Amino acid sequence: MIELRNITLKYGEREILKNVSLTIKDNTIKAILGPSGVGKSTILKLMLGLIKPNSGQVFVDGTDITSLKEPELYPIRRKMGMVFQGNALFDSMSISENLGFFLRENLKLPEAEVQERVAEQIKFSGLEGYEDQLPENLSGGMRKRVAIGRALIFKPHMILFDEPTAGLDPVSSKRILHLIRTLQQSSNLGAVIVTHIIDDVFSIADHAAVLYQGEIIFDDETEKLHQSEHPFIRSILSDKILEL
Ligand SMILES: Nc1ncnc2c1ncn2[C@@H]1O[C@H](COP(=O)(O)OP(=O)(O)OP(=O)(O)O)[C@@H](O)[C@H]1O
Repeated sequence: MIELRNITLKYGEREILKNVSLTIKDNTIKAILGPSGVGKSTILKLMLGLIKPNSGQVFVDGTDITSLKEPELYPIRRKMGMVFQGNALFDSMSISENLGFFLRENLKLPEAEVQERVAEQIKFSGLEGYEDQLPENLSGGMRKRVAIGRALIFKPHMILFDEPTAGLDPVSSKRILHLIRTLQQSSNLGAVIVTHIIDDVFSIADHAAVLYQGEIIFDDETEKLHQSEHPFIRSILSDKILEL
């Protein structure tokens, strides 16, 4: 479980998050919805301990990570798989090498186990036949599936997605959302999805939080968004546009 408790975060003088509290339970998919630049990626960075809040605390499975030093954060980060918006694949490595990289470099697992875990992810992500290709030879949707496979390879409890369908065509988007749902159900994973695409929230998230002008203005079951009377939520439900 991840909990943000009364988080305030500033970049310079600009207050990005104002007293934000959020909980992400295991075994559920929670979307964090908000317009571009509102601070969604910042929330993911806080969860990973990549940045520290000005005030408030972040708990991961009950441990307050805000006061932890960098080496103490490594085991915490390993509980969470991160899928970056741009995938962050290594361009000069094959798909198999990308998948196995952190197992070899960080965990120093025996080669046989690396190969076994890579093969498992290749199969799960539907990438059979592409093991030796470079990322540039794959479609956007396939690259996203490699990034998901790489995040899963540590067998995390929770997986964090930054705009998982941004830039993908509708068919690839649907496939990625289906993959996220399948892995959450088959592995009992918790998932956090930050997005500005409201249709994705309704198609996949059990719970949703809406971030607007630095504050959480909604945090409940996704379907309850329809009952919200907040003007911003009413406008995104009618226009489906999150730019302001
Ligand atoms: N290191 C930084 N220093 C200063 N400002 C930053 C920094 N990182 C992000 N910002 C600013 O903070 C705001 C929130 O950024 P963040 O990336 O969290 O937004 P976002 O909701 O994920 O938006 P997007 O979907 O466009 O990435 C933005 O205005 C951004 O320009």
